[in-house]
Amino acid sequence: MSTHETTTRLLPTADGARVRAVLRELVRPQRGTAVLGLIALVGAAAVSLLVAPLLGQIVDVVAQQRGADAVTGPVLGLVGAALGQGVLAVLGIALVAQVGETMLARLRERFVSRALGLRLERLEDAGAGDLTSRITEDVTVVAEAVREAMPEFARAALLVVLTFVGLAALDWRFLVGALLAVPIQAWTARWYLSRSGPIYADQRIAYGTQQQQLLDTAAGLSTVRALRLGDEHSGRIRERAENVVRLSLRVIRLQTRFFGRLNGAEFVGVAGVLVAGFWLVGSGTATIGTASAAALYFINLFTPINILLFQLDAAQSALAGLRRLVGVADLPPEPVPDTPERPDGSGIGVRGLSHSYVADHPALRDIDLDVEPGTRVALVGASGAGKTTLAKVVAGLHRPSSGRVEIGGAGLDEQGPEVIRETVALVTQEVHVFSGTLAEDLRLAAPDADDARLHAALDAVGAGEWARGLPDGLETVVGDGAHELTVVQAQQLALARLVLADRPVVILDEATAEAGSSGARTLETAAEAALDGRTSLVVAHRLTQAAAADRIVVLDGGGIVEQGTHDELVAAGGAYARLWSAWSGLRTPAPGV
Ligand SMILES: Nc1ncnc2c1ncn2[C@@H]1O[C@H](COP(=O)(O)OP(=O)(O)OP(=O)(O)O)[C@@H](O)[C@H]1O
Repeated sequence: MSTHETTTRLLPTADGARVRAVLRELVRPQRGTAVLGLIALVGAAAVSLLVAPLLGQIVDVVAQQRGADAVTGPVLGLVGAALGQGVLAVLGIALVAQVGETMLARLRERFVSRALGLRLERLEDAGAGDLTSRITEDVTVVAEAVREAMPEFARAALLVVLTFVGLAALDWRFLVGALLAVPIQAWTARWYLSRSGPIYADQRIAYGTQQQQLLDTAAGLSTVRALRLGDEHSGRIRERAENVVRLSLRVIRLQTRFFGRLNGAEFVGVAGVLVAGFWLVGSGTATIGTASAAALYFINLFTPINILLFQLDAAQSALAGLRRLVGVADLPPEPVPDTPERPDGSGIGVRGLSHSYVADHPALRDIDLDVEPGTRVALVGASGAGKTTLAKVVAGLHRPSSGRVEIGGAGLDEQGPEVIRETVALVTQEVHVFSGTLAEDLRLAAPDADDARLHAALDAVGAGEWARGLPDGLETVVGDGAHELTVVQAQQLALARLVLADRPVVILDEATAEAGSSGARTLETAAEAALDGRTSLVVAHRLTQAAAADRIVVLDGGGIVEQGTHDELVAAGGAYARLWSAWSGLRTPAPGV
């Protein structure tokens, strides 16, 4: 895949001007703290500048062979300067970091809220890897810059500026000597920045595509194995990893050359200050102590200048990350109707609906379907027939390529996402146990529910017994790295959330097939309870689910080929009857169906 194709699929990246505007906007509410922090840092830098002249005074005392008492004053001054600088620097760094952290938190909130509002198509287009690398790597790089680089950068910049002022105060000729280094440093910085920016941007993109490839291959592992695509996928992973390594090596080579040039600049500056000192002391214009102070000033500049220039590096990398975060945070929100229509009842109507993920390969074609309020329709069909797609389009997750979906007589577009969420609940095949306590997991669906309601929901889906048996009951921490739930328990939890959410319309596409036959029966009973009294569209992964529905719709190749009750369809002897007889022949007879 060419770089061009890769970038056009990725989520957007903001330009530098937009990033600056967003930063200004984020810093505005904390202007007071930022100014205080800056004042403390200026104070710290100013106090630290006292050290070199005080040392110069000590040199003069020694050179002029004055008594030991003459050293007391400068030494006390040095102690005071060290303490004052320490206190002010800590205060300044803490305040600047606080401003940075708050800005980052706001940006992250904006990013997450936009990312959650992204339409599924947009996310699938970009690939989950792009989004995850932004929320993991980019956020980390920016957070490190905010925590470390930004306060250090501010401190070093102030120290450099004030040291130049101090040099000029000693004698302007020291400043001239020191300034000889500046053109080399400025040129080095320009040279470096013009090269490092694009490399860092490429590096971030390379991380994103590498992550995407790993996710793709891991998610489709069984298909990769079945179709013997292992070599091709290993090749793709290798290609992406090599790209990441190649870019990392380019960064290291660039940094080595960068620091080599900076060392050259330091050499020129030190030579300039020493020559000026030699000349001024020789002509009697300055004392040895003053010349020593000037040389110390300049040598003390090495560290802040290196920090400054090296942090440019972190700043570049953070800027590349920020551009990708702001790019997502700036995505226009999904259009919401000004006055959302509210559904009148819970009937589902699907009119002339077609949907294609890829042009000219319709996943659904010309579907017309009605689900009467309070009834259950089961979708049946072979793998790839379009069941999940229809379920997601009806739930408002995909916008159909053409046609219309209505709930309670109002179109989904006219209702907008808020109203749809109030009416429709969806359980997909990707059941997720959110990390946290069992109670928190359940309250995602009903934040105000008390413990009694949570227990009632768990009881309704047959999960009450195991939930009460958990070490800390509802307060047991579940999910990754904590108390792991079985597949069946995780799905019961999803169904309990459905009961708590208490929406009039339910779309159910849970994977009972993965639960084994006894697990599947438990889940079917649980689903029965969760769907009771609601209008529902159920993707029937097992035909027993279909048999229990009020009506069955058989899909094939994205179109409806048959519909009716179980008995009608079995009697008709068509596609459903064939599926049913194959299914009944395979399964162990279960009581009741
Ligand atoms: N995100 C996607 N991008 C591209 N094509 C897709 C996507 N999701 C599904 N498809 C294709 O759309 C068609 C319908 O898929 P869908 O998942 O809706 O079928 P299904 O009947 O639910 O299958 P299953 O029972 O295996 O889940 C298939 O050809 C599938 O390959």
